[in-house]
Amino acid sequence: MRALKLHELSLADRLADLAVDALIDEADLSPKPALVDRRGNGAHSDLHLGLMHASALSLWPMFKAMAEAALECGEVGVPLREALGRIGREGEQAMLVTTDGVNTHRGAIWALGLLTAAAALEPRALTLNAARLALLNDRYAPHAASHGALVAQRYGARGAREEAQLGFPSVMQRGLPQLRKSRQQNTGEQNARLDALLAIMTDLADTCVLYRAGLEGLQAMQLGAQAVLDAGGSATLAGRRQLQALDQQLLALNASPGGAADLLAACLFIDRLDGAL
Ligand SMILES: CC(C)(COP(=O)(O)OP(=O)(O)OC[C@H]1O[C@@H](n2cnc3c(N)ncnc32)[C@H](O[C@H]2O[C@H](COP(=O)(O)OP(=O)(O)OP(=O)(O)O)[C@@H](O)[C@H]2O)[C@@H]1O)[C@@H](O)C(=O)NCCC(=O)NCCS
Ligand SMILES: Nc1ncnc2[nH]cnc12
Repeated sequence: MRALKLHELSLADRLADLAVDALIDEADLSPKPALVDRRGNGAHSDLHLGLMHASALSLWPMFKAMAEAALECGEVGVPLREALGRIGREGEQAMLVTTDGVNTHRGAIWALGLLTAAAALEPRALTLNAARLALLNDRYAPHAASHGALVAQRYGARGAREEAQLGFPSVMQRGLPQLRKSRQQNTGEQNARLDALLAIMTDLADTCVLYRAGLEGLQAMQLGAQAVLDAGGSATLAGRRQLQALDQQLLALNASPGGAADLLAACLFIDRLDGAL
């Protein structure tokens, strides 16, 4: 009898799966303050959960292409940085076609793109190589007047670029340790993920929040997230009350922590990488 030939997934396939899974898990996680989740649209009139899912799935070929580019280049350097920039811009176009022009995952393309490429190079040097890639100049990057650039100018805020260049401190020093601590306390996986998101929010200069709601919004996000964790986290009644208050406060300010959401996806990606490769 002929042996059944099993279809083996390549490393690039598996990394793209992990990246998209992380985006879908982030979108589904509920209740997230002022963000799109299973309950609704948060502070967004143009987003909904189905669109977040469709957007995440549209990025699968892009993540695969980024991992393949890393495997082909074999090292951190300008050729890989510029290949990622080109693939990222094409991915962004595919996302905008899928969402009919709505920016769902720009920050995630950046953070998870760098991490996917770095994971293909050497998982043990993940954030170091992602940071080294982020520090390199891409000659072809357009100098667009982005929201991030605008609030960097207005408030001197460090945004998505700097977060990556520093090796994702919000993920490595806040989100990931909190995710694992909450799991150890048997909070349940969804509460542990919510706690990780909140830990990221306690310290992040989220340029989406700054753009929409200024320093008042950023302070409300950071202090409110800390208050949930101080009250015992998402798994406790007191923590849930604080979480509900944070949701209401951010909605009233029209402040959506989209950057923190992207970094939660990065956190889930890194968490899963350990056992997956
Ligand atoms: C180098 C880039 C990261 C560009 O960065 P820059 O800050 O100049 O540009 P932005 O367009 O503002 O994009 C940054 C996105 O990163 C997320 N983010 C925000 N703060 C942080 C932070 N502190 N750390 C990490 N990540 C952060 C955030 O993404 C989420 O929010 C998006 C919606 O945001 P926004 O545009 O403000 O809101 P809109 O809905 O469009 O408008 P309003 O409704 O408010 O009116 C959402 O998509 C989330 O993903 C920031 O948006 C890099 O992005 C870049 O150069 N890209 C070009 C392509 C490329 O070269 N890619 C390389 C691939 S490796
Ligand atoms: N769940 C979410 N809601 C709104 N903006 C986002 N950007 C990334 N994830 C998001």
